[in-house]
Amino acid sequence: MTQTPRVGLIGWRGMVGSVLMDRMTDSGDFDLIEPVFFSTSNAGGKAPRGDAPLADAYDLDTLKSCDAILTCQGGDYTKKVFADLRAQGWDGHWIDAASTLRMEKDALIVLDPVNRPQIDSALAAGNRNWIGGNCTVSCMMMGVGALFKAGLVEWMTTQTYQAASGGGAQHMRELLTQYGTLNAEVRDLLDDPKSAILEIDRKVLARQRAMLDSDESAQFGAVLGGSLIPWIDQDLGNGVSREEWKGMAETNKILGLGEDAIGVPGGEAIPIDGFCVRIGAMRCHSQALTFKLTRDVPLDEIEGMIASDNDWVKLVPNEKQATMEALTPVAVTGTLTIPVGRVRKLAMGPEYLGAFTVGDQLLWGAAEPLRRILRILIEG
Ligand SMILES: NC(=O)C1=CN([C@@H]2O[C@H](COP(=O)(O)OP(=O)(O)OC[C@H]3O[C@@H](n4cnc5c(N)ncnc54)[C@H](OP(=O)(O)O)[C@@H]3O)[C@@H](O)[C@H]2O)C=CC1
Ligand SMILES: N[C@@H](CC(=O)OP(=O)(O)O)C(=O)O
Repeated sequence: MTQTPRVGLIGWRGMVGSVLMDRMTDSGDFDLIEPVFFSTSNAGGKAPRGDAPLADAYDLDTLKSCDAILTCQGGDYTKKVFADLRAQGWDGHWIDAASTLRMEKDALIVLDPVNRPQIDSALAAGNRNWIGGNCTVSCMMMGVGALFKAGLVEWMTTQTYQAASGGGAQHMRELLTQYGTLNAEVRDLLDDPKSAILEIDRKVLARQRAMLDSDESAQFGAVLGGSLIPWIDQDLGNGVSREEWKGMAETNKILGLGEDAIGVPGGEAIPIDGFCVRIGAMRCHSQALTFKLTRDVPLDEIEGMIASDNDWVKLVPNEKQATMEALTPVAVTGTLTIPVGRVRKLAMGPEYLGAFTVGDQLLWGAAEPLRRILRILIEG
């Protein structure tokens, strides 16, 4: 790219975009670019930095004047402008948080601590489309990518515990509102230490059921406060949710395995499957992982590989106190740390390994891989 590339930023005031803006500011990225701020709703309004007014995010001419476009605006926006921009000959770098283009053959899923070699090959081959991965997949790969890189994974199954933020800002609000409503319903009984717990339980359940099919559960379409939802994203019609499908599809694409690999033909895809579940956490996705290893490797070697894989992964000793302190959404939220704990061989045999990991789905799950690919494109 040019010395000080012109970078169009779309979606900067949304939830993912706001986290991205903070990270770009903290990392000094704005010193390296000429930012152009766009809006889908307020063209001409005040931009968050500089004097230039907000540009119209649907104005293809202004978009085309950018060396790179970084969007966190969502898939509908991508569908509206990306194809037209390319059709008009724009060959700048398109960096996108949305899933729309992820599985396209001419797009790379970016997670450079895991797939920097694939990024470098794609860059050399003239790739221009860089897409952030699914949050659950990216956080998982930041934690246990070492095992995949070492060819140690025969298959993996995931059981996820995904935060409300994965649905968006309104979902986070709805979760908290539901919790508040439930608390208010039984506050008097809670204040009385002699009240019967089953009476509290009965009132909570009645209030939860009253929330169903009301505005109080409009975002999730089910009650999440004091409950869980074992389905995330679309129903693919074959018993699999789209979130579950992404686990295998995206992990293998990130690794350059399987038929969707970019450039060099990929090796055989690694089977990955499991269940994705929405729980009442705010913005950290957690996952219990089970691996069938390709061979029996001593536990201390596995722990060493995980711990030394990248600057953000942190091995948590498989002990109660350390787990409760470091392996929870409360501990991880707002940080780039990816703790991996509960690492142990399972009762099924020495090739079966269990682990648990947590990641902030707005940081490594969304904003950070995008910020880092922009930096790679700028600095080479
Ligand atoms: N939420 C997540 O966990 C993840 C999301 N993504 C992707 O990122 C996309 C954006 O997600 P997310 O950031 O959650 O979406 P948001 O709904 O928070 O923001 C999207 C856009 O909505 C517009 N908007 C309208 N009202 C408001 C408001 N009150 N405050 C802020 N923005 C407002 C803004 O556009 P404008 O300024 O132009 O009006 C904003 O850029 C998703 O569609 C998805 O494709 C990817 C990974 C994870
Ligand atoms: N589907 C994720 C959030 C998300 O936006 O995922 P994707 O970027 O793959 O669409 C969740 O609900 O937790």
